[in-house]
Amino acid sequence: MSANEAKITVSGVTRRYSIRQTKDGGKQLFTALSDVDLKVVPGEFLTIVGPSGCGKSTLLDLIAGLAHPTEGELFIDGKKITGPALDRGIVMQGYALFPWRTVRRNIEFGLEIKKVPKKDRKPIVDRFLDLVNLSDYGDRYPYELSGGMKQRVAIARALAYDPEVLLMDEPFAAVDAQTRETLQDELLRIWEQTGKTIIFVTHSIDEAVALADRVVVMSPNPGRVREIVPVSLPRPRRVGDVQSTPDFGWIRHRVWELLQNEESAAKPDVKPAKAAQFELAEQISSSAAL
Ligand SMILES: Nc1ncnc2c1ncn2[C@@H]1O[C@H](COP(=O)(O)OP(=O)(O)OP(=O)(O)O)[C@@H](O)[C@H]1O
Repeated sequence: MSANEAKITVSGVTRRYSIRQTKDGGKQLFTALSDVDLKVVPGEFLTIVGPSGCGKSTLLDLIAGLAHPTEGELFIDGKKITGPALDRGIVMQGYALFPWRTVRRNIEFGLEIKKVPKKDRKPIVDRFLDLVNLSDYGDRYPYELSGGMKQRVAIARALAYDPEVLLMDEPFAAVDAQTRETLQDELLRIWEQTGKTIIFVTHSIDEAVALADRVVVMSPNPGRVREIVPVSLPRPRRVGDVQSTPDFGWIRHRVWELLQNEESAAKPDVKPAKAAQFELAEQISSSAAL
């Protein structure tokens, strides 16, 4: 696949940060991402997992154009990414809604930036309120909503101005397990209806496998792509249904195994403890909110 056929292309990307040394106050270069190559197909649902600090958010920031690579290049539709633009919508953990705007006005925000005439905004906002099942909440303020509702407003806001790519950084990490599954199903439904390309960072292996066409497994020190695991589970999917299938179990185990090996290889002296921690975190994430 050439850079033109791919929706997003990450080519030989390295990202270094200059960090302060606490002892002498001098600066040192820290490599957060090293030589990452990745192609994302149009309309693909790609999830990214990896241990804390392996560069998942850094990669998403680079694709968003919020940061720039030290080496290498990134492309959207074959065009070099030089900064943020309305072709990429971003949904972060913690909602980042405007507290002084109602739900309706939050969703309208991107349309204002895009200079969509006022009379044309209402039907678009209505449609996305409906899509995230919040039609009765348009006039509420964010503080009057639950965490799950706020997250749905954030998704509606990102979708309303019709970006081709949705970049999601642990968007459901702060909600309870039941709401999380509802939001996962809603996201799958919206994705099936809209055909967006989604790149979704998560700490949960279950979530990564249940949602994705492919799971990118990253490894740390320095952050790089360890392996990409295809998820050949049927579509349309519902998270609760798919998670009880044997195929889901096999794929989940493969991703878990890759992450476990990575943890072990990175820190051989703490191998059993780290592996156990990862397993425990997974068990907790399966049964409760992270
Ligand atoms: N602005 C910065 N300056 C210096 N180092 C940074 C900066 N941003 C990130 N890093 C470092 O780069 C590495 C990757 O960070 P990043 O946030 O991308 O990891 P992550 O995989 O998303 O982690 P987590 O799963 O904990 O959110 C970390 O070691 C982090 O400390």
